[in-house]
Amino acid sequence: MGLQIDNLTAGYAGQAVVSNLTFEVPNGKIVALIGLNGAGKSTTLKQVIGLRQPLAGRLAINGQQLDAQPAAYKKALAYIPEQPVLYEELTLDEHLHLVLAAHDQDDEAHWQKVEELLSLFRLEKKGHWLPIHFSKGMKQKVMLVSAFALDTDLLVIDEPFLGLDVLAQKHLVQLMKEKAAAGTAVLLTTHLLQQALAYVDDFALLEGGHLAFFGSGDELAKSRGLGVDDLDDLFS
Ligand SMILES: Nc1ncnc2c1ncn2[C@@H]1O[C@H](COP(=O)(O)OP(=O)(O)OP(=O)(O)O)[C@@H](O)[C@H]1O
Repeated sequence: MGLQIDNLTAGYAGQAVVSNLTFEVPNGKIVALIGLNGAGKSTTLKQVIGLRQPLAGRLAINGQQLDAQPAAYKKALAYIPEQPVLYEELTLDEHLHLVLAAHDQDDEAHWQKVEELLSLFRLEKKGHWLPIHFSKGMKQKVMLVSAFALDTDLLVIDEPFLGLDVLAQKHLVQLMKEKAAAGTAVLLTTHLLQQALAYVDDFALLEGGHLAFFGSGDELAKSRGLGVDDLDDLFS
């Protein structure tokens, strides 16, 4: 099952930005939501994480409907925003404990996972630091650590590679693949189409607020008369 987006219409002040969006992110699959600036990718993600009320349509994670079971739905997902959000007055360790606790996962096994991820991103000695001491990339890594330490049915990532160094980008691709292999549904937005071919199962293309294409990178390239090595030319 995974994430089901069913006839979703969403926007601002009653005005639709995306209309009648229907697609699925099955368990164990990675789907990239793509489109030009302003196409409605972030708007769609804000709906998927339950931050805003849809104008119409339904969302469900493994059968749990957002409108019927909002608390259970939100606990079933982890979200990495485009701009890191940290509590200014909490140390890194306190922040991570809080995120785990919000998902009822603040236990030894999950803390061990946190420590592995901190070490992977070279943050293992920074547990007592406050956000003011972190660079932008380090803040983004904190977001990655907290989301990847959680066990959730769905992982949602807005522009995952922004601000990350090359090594961290490599680790992130590996982590996404591992999450999917463990059965998590992964939905992300990206502008880096060629790079996405290496880890994405399907692309959902938004054009003018509508789903213009859903399928593999090969199919997407073919549908636009491109070679698969020319996917970055999709919007040129
Ligand atoms: N808070 C808001 N209030 C009103 N309109 C908004 C708001 N946020 C986004 N929009 C509008 O909704 C449309 C879709 O924006 P959205 O941020 O979802 O696009 P996007 O595909 O994520 O773009 P980008 O690639 O630039 O991140 C745009 O026309 C934008 O101006």
